[in-house]
Amino acid sequence: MERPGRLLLVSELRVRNAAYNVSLSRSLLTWKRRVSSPVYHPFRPSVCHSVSVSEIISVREEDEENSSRGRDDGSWKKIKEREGKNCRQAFTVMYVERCRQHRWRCAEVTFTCSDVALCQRWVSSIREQLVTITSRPKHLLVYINPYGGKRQGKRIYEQKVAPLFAQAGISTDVIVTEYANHARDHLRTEAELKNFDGVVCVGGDGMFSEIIHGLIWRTQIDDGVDTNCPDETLLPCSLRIGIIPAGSTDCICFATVGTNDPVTSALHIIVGDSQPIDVCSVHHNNTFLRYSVSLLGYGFYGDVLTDSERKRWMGPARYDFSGVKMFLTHHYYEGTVSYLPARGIVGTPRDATRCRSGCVVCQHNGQLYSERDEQNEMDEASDSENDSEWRTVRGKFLAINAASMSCACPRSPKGLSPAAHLANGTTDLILVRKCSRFDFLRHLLRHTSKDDQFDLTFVEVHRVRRFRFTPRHCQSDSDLELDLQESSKRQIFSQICRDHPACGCTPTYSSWNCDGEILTHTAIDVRVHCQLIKLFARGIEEPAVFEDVANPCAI
Ligand SMILES: CCCCCCCCCCCCC/C=C/[C@@H](O)[C@H](COP(=O)(O)O)NC(=O)CCCCCCCCCCCCCCC
Ligand SMILES: Nc1ncnc2c1ncn2[C@@H]1O[C@H](COP(=O)(O)OP(=O)(O)O)[C@@H](O)[C@H]1O
Ligand SMILES: [Ca+2]
Repeated sequence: MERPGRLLLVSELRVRNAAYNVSLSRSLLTWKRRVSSPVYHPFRPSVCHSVSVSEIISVREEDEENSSRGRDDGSWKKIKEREGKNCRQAFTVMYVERCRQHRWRCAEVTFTCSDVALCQRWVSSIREQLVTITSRPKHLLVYINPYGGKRQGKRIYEQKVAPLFAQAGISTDVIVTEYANHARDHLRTEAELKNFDGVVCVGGDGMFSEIIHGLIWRTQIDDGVDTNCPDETLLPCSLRIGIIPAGSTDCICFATVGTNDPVTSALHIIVGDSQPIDVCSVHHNNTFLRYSVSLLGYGFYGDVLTDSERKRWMGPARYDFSGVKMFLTHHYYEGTVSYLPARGIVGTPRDATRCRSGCVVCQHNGQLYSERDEQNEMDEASDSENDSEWRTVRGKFLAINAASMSCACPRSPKGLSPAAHLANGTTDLILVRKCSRFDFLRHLLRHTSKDDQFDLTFVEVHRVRRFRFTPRHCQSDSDLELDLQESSKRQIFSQICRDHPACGCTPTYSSWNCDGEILTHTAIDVRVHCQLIKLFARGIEEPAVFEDVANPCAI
């Protein structure tokens, strides 16, 4: 908590019929109960509260009718009766309150003043402070996917989010999508982006993916960047994106906020938070395929997604069903992974430290990469990503996963790569080699416990800037000594095998799961673009530690 700084306003006001010393500085609103007796009372409720101005949602003057209704009803009427003709006024401050497990709620406190002028002075002083926070959005473009998750997107937005935006004075243009890629295409061609301070996505990871594809495309096209060239430096998007979780996994929301809760996300948007995020570009033979911010998974997660798409009617439970089914099929895939290890950065995928709000690792590495990008543009010969640094791994894999963020979600609260960073310019490449079903189950189970899922002989993890994958059948014949007969037989049977877990053979190809969308190509070239987009989030907050020194009430 910040220190209060110079006080702008100090008054004695009443809250629920008790006297409080209330003060406002540029950073804090504090109300401290006036204690008539100096005797310590262990059972009296907390006597000092303070709220950071940056977390005040709004302030409103109460009319007589309002204040005699809400939470203070009895006290207001009593005051009126007691004071007779002496006219009193009240104002209500709405602010962010932290609850368990990173949830935020909107709390209210009503202050009663001795006269109208004082009340108005308080309201205008608080409003003046709120106006100085330039990072808050005023006008937002909202896209709702009505078919994501449990098909509750529209209801969630209308009931939980829209009223909060209205209270915070945010105006919105709302589009309920009518078909897949509606939001992406609207952003690419129609949306008047200059009219908005941000874009809000109501849906799951797939819907978020549509939004970033629209926004990134638009930003590059406006500047003439060739997105088919994997070596191009992409331009960061200026508009921030807010995610209201209403999908099936909602891993991007969970990994950036710490919870999947629409009200919490709406409050992060209202207070104008900003969290940069790395984006991977995925290419095939110099053709752009897709962007990814969370998981790029081949093998297990690709197969789970492919299988689950046919079971959308099951809702979010489709992933568990297909997860068990694909665990039982136990397919492995042959291929070659080459990667460019991240150099000169802070942190490894096996660290005990986690990416949290205000992460210094992300700040350090972000700075490093923006300097390197500038340097590379000036002097091509200084390209740090030269061929000699590439490393190659060949083998049979149950899963190849690239986690650009932790991929934490309710199924796995620590995620696929617990030490991954949101904005460090790298992705964690996890290779799970062919092993027994029992060992794979041990690996999977460790995603849900404190045990290290990488501490197994058949698992390796590398923090990388770039990687490529080539499935076995795509490699040159001499390289492979390909058994053609076996290969074609496998291709014919691959779909049959996928659908019949009891069948012992393994298909040749899996598919890539790219943030919940299936990729059309298996051979891919992936590059991380450091901090290409920004979210209305602040990263997961560390749980507050009670400290008297930091508490202005104790000063
Ligand atoms: C035995 C328990 C094992 C639990 C292992 C859980 C690991 C979960 C890691 C999930 C990472 C998710 C990364 C995010 C992906 C999303 O972008 C993407 C799209 O999200 P959207 O639908 O909101 O648009 N979601 C997904 O691809 C879903 C992945 C879900 C994987 C679930 C896997 C369940 C595995 C169950 C194995 C059970 C074995 C039991 C044997 C008796
Ligand atoms: N109106 C719509 N009708 C059908 N599909 C849509 C619509 N709007 C978006 N989509 C698509 O729905 C898919 C899943 O959306 P998402 O919000 O991620 O839900 P879920 O988490 O359940 O997968 C995405 O691929 C998205 O492109
Ligand atoms: Ca990252």
